[in-house]
Amino acid sequence: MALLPVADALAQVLASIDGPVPEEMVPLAACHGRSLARDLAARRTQPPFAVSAMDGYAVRAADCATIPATLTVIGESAAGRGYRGDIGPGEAVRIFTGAPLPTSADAIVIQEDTQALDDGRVEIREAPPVGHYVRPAGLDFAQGAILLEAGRALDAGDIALAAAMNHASLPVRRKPRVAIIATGDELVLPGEEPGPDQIVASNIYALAAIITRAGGEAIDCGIARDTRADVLRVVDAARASEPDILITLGGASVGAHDLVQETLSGIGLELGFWRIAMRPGKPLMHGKLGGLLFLGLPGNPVSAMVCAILFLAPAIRALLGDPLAPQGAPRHPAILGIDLKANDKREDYMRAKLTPRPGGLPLVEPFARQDSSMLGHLARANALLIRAPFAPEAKAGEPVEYLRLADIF
Ligand SMILES: Nc1nc2c(c(=O)[nH]1)N[C@H]1C(S)=C(S)[C@@H](COP(=O)(O)OP(=O)(O)OC[C@H]3O[C@@H](n4cnc5c(N)ncnc54)[C@H](O)[C@@H]3O)O[C@H]1N2
Ligand code: MOO
Repeated sequence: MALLPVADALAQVLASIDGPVPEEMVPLAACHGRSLARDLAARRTQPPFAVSAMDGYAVRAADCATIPATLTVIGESAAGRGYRGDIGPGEAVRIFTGAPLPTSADAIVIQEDTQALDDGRVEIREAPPVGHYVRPAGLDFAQGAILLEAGRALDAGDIALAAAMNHASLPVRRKPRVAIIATGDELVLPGEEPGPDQIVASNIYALAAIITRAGGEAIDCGIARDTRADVLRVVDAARASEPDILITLGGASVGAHDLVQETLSGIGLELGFWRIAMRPGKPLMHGKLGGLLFLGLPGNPVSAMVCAILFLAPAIRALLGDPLAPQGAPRHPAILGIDLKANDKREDYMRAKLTPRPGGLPLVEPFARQDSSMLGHLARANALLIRAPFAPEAKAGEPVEYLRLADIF
């Protein structure tokens, strides 16, 4: 059976997205992590006027060429309350950090290099070059300059910059809504008492965390039991929540109780692809259900999460207008810590432990057991070691690439 390569699968998922979700205005205090919908221009110049970077005296540098120089202090300039007037020859203004530079002053002498005299004069003991400790108008940015680009996920520094640009609220993309449906007769919710042959559903919560981290909003639609009628019931409820993406967990494989594809086909699913050359995550399904992007993730917890990292998170980023979405999760270089056998036809994402090494690339060591049901290993892992399809056997010390779980989780 020919399996679709991972890169082709990502390209197909992204090609099936119609365009970014609509934008909304959000107050700055709630913008952390949100995606900017439009390029943002500065509403003002910063600093709007020349200011002092230090506490001291504003002077004309030429008056201090010969030191010590004695100047007459004619007033004070404080932040928010500048000195109105000019400085003449032989004059100085007491000044504080952030205060406007008086006209004709062209340098600051820090107060440690001065001595205030009793008669209202000041002795200057260091000759300042022109412009010393002066922040000229526009040092940071000029009005009209585009400082933040559309598609960017706003971090703390971006938010400070947007505030300084005088934006009280920002145009950001609405959070893409992702409806999650778990499937399986064996599942109970955490905290419930599992019956005979039952286990606790874990995927819903992991997926919700990955969705939130990618910038989306997770909608938990509960568990569908393994009947067509129940899958349809939960899918109807999920569609009523008006998601941008619908995901199912489990029921993606070939077993008699794997009903998802068959059931959704009955209500108009246009299947894009099913089964990809990846481990874990082979049975991934993709399609459109009445305009809604559909991803059917495998039930094994690690498989579901790896599919979410590689396909769902980039789909959310694409809906947020992120120009980097097609690149998928960022890959980093490392050095292999152990010998590995040759790989088969599936691109492998191995749970691994990354150890920093002083002065060199980190060492990455995959766990010996890579069963896609094992959450203990996943919690101990901090990396996914990537192995290309048909990679030949590899020796410890060779260069490899990995995904950093802290980037995604
Ligand atoms: N004959 C074959 N069998 C299987 C194949 C195959 O190609 N031929 N593929 C295997 C692979 S690879 C995977 S991955 C799994 C995926 O199976 P499904 O997507 O159909 O998932 P289920 O059978 O429903 O569940 C698999 C496993 O995961 C547990 N599960 C399901 N949902 C959750 C949840 N929300 N939280 C925690 N655990 C969950 C479920 O109990 C099963 O143990 O198929 C292989 N089989
Ligand atoms: O691909 Mo399954 O996802 O090997 O466990």
